[in-house]
Parts: sequence; C-alpha cells; structure tokens
Amino acid sequence: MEPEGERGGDPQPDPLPRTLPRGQERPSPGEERERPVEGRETRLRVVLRVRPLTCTETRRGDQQVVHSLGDGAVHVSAARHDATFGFSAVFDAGASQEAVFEGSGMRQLVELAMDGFSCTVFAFGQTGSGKTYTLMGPLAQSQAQPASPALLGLMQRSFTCLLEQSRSRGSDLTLSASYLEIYNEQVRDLLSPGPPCALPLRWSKTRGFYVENQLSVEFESLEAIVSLLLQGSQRRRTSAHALNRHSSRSHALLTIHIRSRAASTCPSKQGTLCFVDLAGSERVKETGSSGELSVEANSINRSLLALAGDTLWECPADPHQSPVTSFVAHPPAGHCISLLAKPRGKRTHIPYRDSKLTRLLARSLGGSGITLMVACISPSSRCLSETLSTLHYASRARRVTTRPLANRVSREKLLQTLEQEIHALQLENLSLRQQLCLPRVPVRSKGNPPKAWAGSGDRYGPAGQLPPERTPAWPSLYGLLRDFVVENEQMRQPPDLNGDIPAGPSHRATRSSCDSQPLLRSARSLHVPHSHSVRHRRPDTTPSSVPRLPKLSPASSRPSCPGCPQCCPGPVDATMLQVLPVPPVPQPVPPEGSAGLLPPGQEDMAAPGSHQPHGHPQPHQRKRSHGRSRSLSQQHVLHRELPGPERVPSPEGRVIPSAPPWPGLPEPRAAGTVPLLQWEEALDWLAEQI
Ligand SMILES: Nc1ncnc2c1ncn2[C@@H]1O[C@H](COP(=O)(O)OP(=O)(O)OP(=O)(O)O)[C@@H](O)[C@H]1O
Repeated sequence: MEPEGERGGDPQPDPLPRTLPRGQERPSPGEERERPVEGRETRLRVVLRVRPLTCTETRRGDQQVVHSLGDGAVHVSAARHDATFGFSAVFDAGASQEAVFEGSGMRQLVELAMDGFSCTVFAFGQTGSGKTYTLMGPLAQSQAQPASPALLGLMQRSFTCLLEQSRSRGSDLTLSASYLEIYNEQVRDLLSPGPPCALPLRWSKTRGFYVENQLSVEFESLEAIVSLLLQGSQRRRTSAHALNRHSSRSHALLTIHIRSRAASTCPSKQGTLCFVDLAGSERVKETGSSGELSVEANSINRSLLALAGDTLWECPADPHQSPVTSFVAHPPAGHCISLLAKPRGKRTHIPYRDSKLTRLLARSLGGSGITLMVACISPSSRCLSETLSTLHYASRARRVTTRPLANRVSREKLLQTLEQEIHALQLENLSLRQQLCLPRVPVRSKGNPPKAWAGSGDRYGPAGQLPPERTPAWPSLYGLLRDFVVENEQMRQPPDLNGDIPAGPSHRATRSSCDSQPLLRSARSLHVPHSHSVRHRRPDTTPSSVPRLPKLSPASSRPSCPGCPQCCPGPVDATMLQVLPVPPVPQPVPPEGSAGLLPPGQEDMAAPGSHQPHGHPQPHQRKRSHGRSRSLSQQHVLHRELPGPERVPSPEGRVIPSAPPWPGLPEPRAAGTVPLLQWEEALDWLAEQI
C-alpha cells in the first residue's frame, strides 16, 4: 500500500489490508456532510465511480477486479494486487446518474457557487473510464438525439439545480458560461466562432491565472446552456482509439459565472462553477495510437503528470520524442497534487506553471476554491494498473486542502480598480501621443472637469476619501474612462490615405487592418442560438498595470498572412464594415476576473512566464496584449462612428470604436454628454466593467 510519502514505479502487490491505510481514512460522517466554512481549511471531496464492463470487455471475458464494499470503500483484487481504498462515496456499476449527482455533493457545490465561492468539479481517470459520461451523459457523443433525461450527467443536473435555486431564492442573478479546451498545450475557446485559435493564458496578482479573450455567453434558460454545452462539445477534439470510440483529446473546462445583479447588494458576490473533463491518461500500446493521436496522448499524459505526479503514465522525457515505449521513472518537477497533499508546513513551491492545466486549476487545488473530484475507473482486469494508478492518485488528492473564500467585490474595490484602470489608460494615452508626435494634451470631456481626475493623490475629492453616494463622481470617472478608451483606440487606428487619423509607424496600419478582417469574418459567421436566450459577452479582459504600446512585428513574420492580400483587400473592407450590423460580435461582458479576486494567500503565486501561443492568433488576441483600453473597446469594433466634438474625424467606412456603453442606453454616446447615474446604476455598471 502506498505510504504517506510519494513513490515511483508500478503499484506493488499489497497484503490484504484489514483497515484503510493512513491518508485514506474517510472523514467522519459528520465531517462529510459539513458545509465548507469560509476561511477554514477544507479537504477536497473525492468520490469514485466504477463504470460497468463494456460489451467488448464482457465478450473478451475480462474479469471484474473492483468491488465496492459499501460505506465509501472499494476493494481491488487480482492475482498480484489486493488493496482497499476509501473515498467520500463510491458509485458502482449499477449507480444511476441521479445517484451520482445526489451522492457526490454536487448539489451543495452548486449552492456554494451561488454564495460566491469558486467551485470546481473535475473528472479524472484512464481513457474510456467514463469521465465524459459522468459529467455530460451520452449527450455530447450523440448529437442527433438528446439523451434520455435519466442519463443526463452532472453538468445538466447542476444547470437545472442552479436555475431552480436562482428562481427559488428570488435572487437577481446574471449567469454566463465560458467553455475552453486545452489541446496539445494550447488553450482554445470552444464557444468562439471560426476555426479554433490559441488564446493566451495570463496571470495577474489579483486574479491569478486567467485566459485572455475568452468568450462568455449569458444564458437564462436550461435550453440555452445545454445548447452551449452541446455546441462547445461538438467543437472539442475527439478521436477514436482502441479503448474508446469517442475519446476526448483535450481537457475541457466549462465555467458558469454567477453574478448578483442586484445593485443594492454591495459587496456583491460573484461565484463560479467550473466543470473540468480531463482527457484520459493512456498507454499508447493499448490504445493503438500513432501519429497525431500519439502526439496528443503525449501531451495529455504530460499535463496529467504535472497535475498528479504519478509515475504510471507514459510520458517521454523529451516532449518531441514518440511516447510509444518510454516511461518516466520519477515524477518530473511538476506534480502539484503530490506536493499539495503534504501538510501545509512541509509544502514547497507548487509548480503550477508546469502545464496550462495546472495553471488553470491552481485556485481549485490549492487556493480559495471548493473542489469535488470524481475519479472514474474501469472494473476490467485488463485495466488493472491504470485503475490502481487512478485510485492511488485519488486517495492522495483527498489530502489536499483549500481555504474557501467567497468572492466579494466591495464598493471600495470597485473604485480602486476604476482608478487603476484610468491611470493605466492615461499612461497609455501619453505614450501613444508621444509615439504619434502629438501634443501632450490630456483628454477631457465636456461634462468632466479635470479635477475629476487628478491621477495620484487627490482622486475624487478630499484625499483618500470615497465619493459620497449619489454624487456625480461615478459619471465623471466613467466619462473620463470612456474618453481615454475612445481616444487611445483612435490613436491606434491605421492612418487613412488623407491622413485624417494621425499616422503612426507605417507597419501599424497593415497590422491593424489585417487584424480586423478575420474578426469581421468570424463575426459574420457567428451563430447565436437566438431561440435560447443567450447573449454573447465580451471576451475576458484584464488591465495591465503597465500599459504597453502595440508590439508590432514585421508583416512578413506573421503566419498565414503573407503580404496581406487576403487579409487586407482594401476598399472592400470599408463596405463590409459599414454593412455589418452592430451586434454580431460578442456583446460586452464583465471580465471573469470579477469573480476571480484571489485571496491574499494566493497572491504571492509565482508570476507566470509569458507564454505566447503557437499558431495564428486571432486579431483581437493580438490587440488585447496592447493594454486595457484596447480590450475595453474591442467589443465595439463594429460600432458606428461616434459623434462628439472632441472626436478625431473618422474617415468613411473606417471602424471607429466606441467606449463601453452607458448602462441602459442601447447606443454609444458622445464622450462629452455623459449623463448622471444613480449610485446603484453606476455601481452595477462598474461591476460589469471590472
Ligand atoms: N456509468 C456508465 N454506464 C454506462 N456506460 C458508461 C458508463 N461510463 C462510461 N460508459 C460508456 O463507456 C464509454 C467511454 O466513456 P467516456 O467516453 O465517458 O470515457 P472517458 O473517460 O471520457 O474517455 P476519454 O478520456 O477517452 O475521453 C462510452 O461509450 C460510455 O457511454
């Protein structure tokens, strides 16, 4: 039996254990049922699901080597292996989908997410062990007909529970979903239209790791979110191999963002519920993978290795080497679960940065989230070593603890973030002006006296004081923010032939123009299921504390854009820009970071290296890295030209970005005509923007 410390190599034959080994004891029933308390160390809840033998396994005469002993214990018995493991709950082959939902604590997790916690459920196990089935049921695998309600997985049941709870609590919640996959170490948005494109993974002190430019879609009904799930799942990479005809070749993360819409509730709670369907670990000899499949298997195994630190999965030391025969003898440096399972005092640095998967799961595993892990195994004797590996890993995961903290955004925090935002924009404005040889004139709205923004020091009134409620400080700040956004955006526009817009470096025009074309094309092809009341919201954004000017590479260095004849077809673009309706691109959405403020303990996480994705980045992806103001406005790339005395005259047909829309107003307004908002409205708007 596995000792407390970690070990390498295959599982050793164990003498029949009379009791559960140390570290595998189940918590007391009381502890099991206990609702996690904010700030108190809470164990990961780990449940086990054993799928039935498949027809092939039965036909082949495979033996069933896994037996549930009841009361959360499971026994594995085979010729040379005999071991018992304990979990919070064990669901054997006969367990229904409903039983798994009710017995796993999923309902409680949904409620906690509604209370503002970051909750994660992730399915883990060998390929073909039933992870996707447990999370989604057979729905995602048969697109033609919806599955019978009895077969719906944890996800659909959680959606129902969430919507029911939301109605019964009478709380005014905004629900939105984002869905991404990690395929061959690239993060890709499963809800964005167009071909899959790698998104950058970034880190900020307040939010930890997050995916930039991820699309988030609002939904209000079960049909809408199920439709999104289906759409995303259909875009996910799957392939057939010897052990599974629909094997997921990527890790998929579907996140539901739950925000309180009630303006009066401040601080407002912002919870998330994240479903992680990990790709299955696999031995390529058994799956028969070769070529692309083996490259995928290699990538999957490496990221699982970084997550679990187990030694049983195949994984070459050299990522470019074929994984067919090689094994890693010892866990690599990255093995987060193993390290997290150690007592807090003995923990060393947790190498979350070893893979994109561990970065995205950092909060759930070692931070302030609440996590449920569903370990899935096959009962077949043929899968014994993988089954034991999963069981050891799952047992180890039960020692991992987090300190749950609800995400609250206070009024002070909103103001502080707004101030930082404006400051960053101002710096960027100055920098852009300098680059374009323009005078150092600060932007100013008609309705906003300059004293509304004094940079550091005197901010909104007397130093260090927040504006009293119902004062016009919010609109002033908003106007200022919008001015900067619009002006900075305009300064980044390519110069037109008449030189109406100040000309910057010549290559910028090409780049910028190039950037907009794929976005426009994808905007046109965007399929939005109108019937299901979904609303695309703007991609995830985060302020960069130090705004940067666009880093422009020579056009020739861009992949798939040689000389730009296709990307920049000239006059046709202008026509296209004009005829495009306003809403085809994703509508504004508050950044997911609003639900992602890290607790102080998490903030000292090592800042990530800058990992630029491979492949051809999306236009907005490139733009995003240029600073916050870009991100704020990119959602409005297709908006009409803004009126306003202070706007730089825009050339015909050129896209003029607008500032974020004023709440409640369908059209963008001139920066100089900022209306006064009620405190609640402004707060609500700011929460959305931040
Ligand atoms: N509890 C179960 N009851 C009935 N069938 C199941 C169960 N679990 C899994 N299956 C079936 O087993 C097969 C493999 O399941 P699934 O695709 O969910 O595995 P997976 O772990 O997600 O695999 P991969 O990692 O390769 O994506 C599917 O045909 C699925 O319908």
